[in-house]
Amino acid sequence: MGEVDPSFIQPLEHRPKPYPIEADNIPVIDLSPLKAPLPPPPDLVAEIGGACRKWGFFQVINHGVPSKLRESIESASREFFALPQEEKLKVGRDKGNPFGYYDSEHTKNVRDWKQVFDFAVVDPIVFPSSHEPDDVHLIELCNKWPPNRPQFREACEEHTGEMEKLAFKLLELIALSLGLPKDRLINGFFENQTSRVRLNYYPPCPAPHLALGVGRHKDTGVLTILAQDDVAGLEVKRKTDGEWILVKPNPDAYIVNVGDIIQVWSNDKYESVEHRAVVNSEKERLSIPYFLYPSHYTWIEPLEELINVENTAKFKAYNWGKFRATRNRGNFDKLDVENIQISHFRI
Ligand SMILES: O=C(O)CCC(=O)C(=O)O
Ligand SMILES: [Fe+2]
Repeated sequence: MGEVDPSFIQPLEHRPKPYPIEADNIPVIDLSPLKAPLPPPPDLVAEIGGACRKWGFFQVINHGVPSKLRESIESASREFFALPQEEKLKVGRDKGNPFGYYDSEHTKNVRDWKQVFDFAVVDPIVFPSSHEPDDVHLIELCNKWPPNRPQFREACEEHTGEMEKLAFKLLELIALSLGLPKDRLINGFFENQTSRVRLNYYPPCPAPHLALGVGRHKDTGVLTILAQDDVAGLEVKRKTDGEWILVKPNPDAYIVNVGDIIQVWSNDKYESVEHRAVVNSEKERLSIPYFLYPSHYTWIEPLEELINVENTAKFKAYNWGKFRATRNRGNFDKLDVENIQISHFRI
């Protein structure tokens, strides 16, 4: 096996296993009952609730997203990442703006073997100008689309529109599964949403036993919907035994996971689960997560309907915009301290 720069090398305990366990039991949920103009059937709601509780992850099929749109964003992404580095750097991310192309992201202070292109769903988004808690200044952040590539932008935007529709359908099901009215997790949170989409490109890696495409992490938002291509790589930490489980690619399925915000809203009922991406020495891999994020001024705290004297709030309220601004800073600089986590707000 070849060598990689030491910045990519994972500590021993976080290196991938040579023979990953491939799970066939990450729930695959059929959303076709949602096509009927009727309330969702209780067994579908129960299936979603069970998957959120047991895995924090599930896959959806018959989700209503046209496969043509998924194919278009995948091929547009491949074309983009195949451009010469100098072209990609024309839309490079910088300290002031987290959107665009970037190839040096660190997760848990180890460099990821990947290139990314990020864009906001609402353009421009309004965001705190700094992570400093007392700084009330806001800035507008604009997407950086590659010049003269209208098809790339169009493919990204069309697919994202479908992701948003699917995300709201899933939020209704999740609310119902928590015994809440179906719009409880939607109303009031997304008027100025800060959601974003990432195109993850993992080139073949000469040392896949030492490096990771994305190091272990939990997603910070409300929920994530991910399209992965036909090369396996996503691993989910199984709650029952802590084993890393490889999610087998299924071109008809999107992979959904609950993020930290649902963990806090549900007061730990639905945990946000750790996951990572492994790489391989032969094939490149592409994945496209859509991260559903609320408005920057949202205070995240356990929902009052879900707490009581026996089940008191397990988290203090935190401000979403400041949380994200702190996280973005950590992604850019290799920090010596642990990045901000919801555990820092645990009561
Ligand atoms: O590539 C993958 O399958 C996972 C990517 C991921 O977890 C992320 O970008 O947050
Ligand atoms: Fe993730």
